[in-house]
Amino acid sequence: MSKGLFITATGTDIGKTYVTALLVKKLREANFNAGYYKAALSGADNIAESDAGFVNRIANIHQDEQTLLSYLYKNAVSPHLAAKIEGNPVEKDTVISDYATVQKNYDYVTVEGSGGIICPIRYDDKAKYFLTDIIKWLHLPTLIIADAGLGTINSVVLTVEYLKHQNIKVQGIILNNYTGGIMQEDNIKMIEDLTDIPVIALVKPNDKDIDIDAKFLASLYL
Ligand SMILES: Nc1ncnc2c1ncn2[C@@H]1O[C@H](COP(=O)(O)OP(=O)(O)OP(=O)(O)O)[C@@H](O)[C@H]1O
Ligand SMILES: C[C@H](N)[C@H](N)CCCCCC(=O)O
Ligand SMILES: [Mg+2]
Repeated sequence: MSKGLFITATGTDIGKTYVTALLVKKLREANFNAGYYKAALSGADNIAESDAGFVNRIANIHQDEQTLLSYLYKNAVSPHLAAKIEGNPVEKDTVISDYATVQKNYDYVTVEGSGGIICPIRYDDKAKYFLTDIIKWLHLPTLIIADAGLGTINSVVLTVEYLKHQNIKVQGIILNNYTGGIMQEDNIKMIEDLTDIPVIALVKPNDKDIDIDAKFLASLYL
């Protein structure tokens, strides 16, 4: 049976797509049949130039483009606002059935979120959906991507507390753009102490591989 893991972050542009590409690549190089899915993507003209196209290329998935995501909006704003501008708001049934299609073809599906954990996905008279609704519809545990630098203690603890409040499982934290030094080393310790969630990997600027055991990584998918 196919398993999944939802990649969220402390905000937009933190590196969800960059790190997801390395994670899926790691799984595939260890012969795990790993694929990708993103429900709502905003700020791209086409799939190839989007987050989904990037992960498909870097991780060598060769996944059918149409199955990588459900909604593509051109405007680089939150999906709820993009849908107000462009139409085509997110439908729950579409997300659930598109994810099931990816699950049919891949044993380990990495699902990328949009923005940070409180990203509105649809906000109109008919429905109000947030990222956390998607996580719950798909019954996924999460992995948090955060910046390694100054300010990350606050952002990570707030994100973890919100996820706990929503009864969503957090499997680990990955710090991105890690360059070392006393402050960034202390960030790791403080984040682990304050959240009780392990920092499972560090990604440096321009890293082409992620230092994590593929079997351990696969064990985080539920
Ligand atoms: N470790 C890294 N080394 C080099 N470039 C990076 C690294 N992490 C992120 N980037 C770059 O920073 C930018 C933002 O990263 P990314 O697109 O992965 O963010 P995101 O969290 O997926 O954003 P969104 O909320 O739009 O999905 C991209 O141009 C990406 O290539
Ligand atoms: C367009 C951008 N790159 C993201 N995909 C969407 C970010 C939405 C953030 C919403 C917010 O928290 O204010
Ligand atoms: Mg992204």
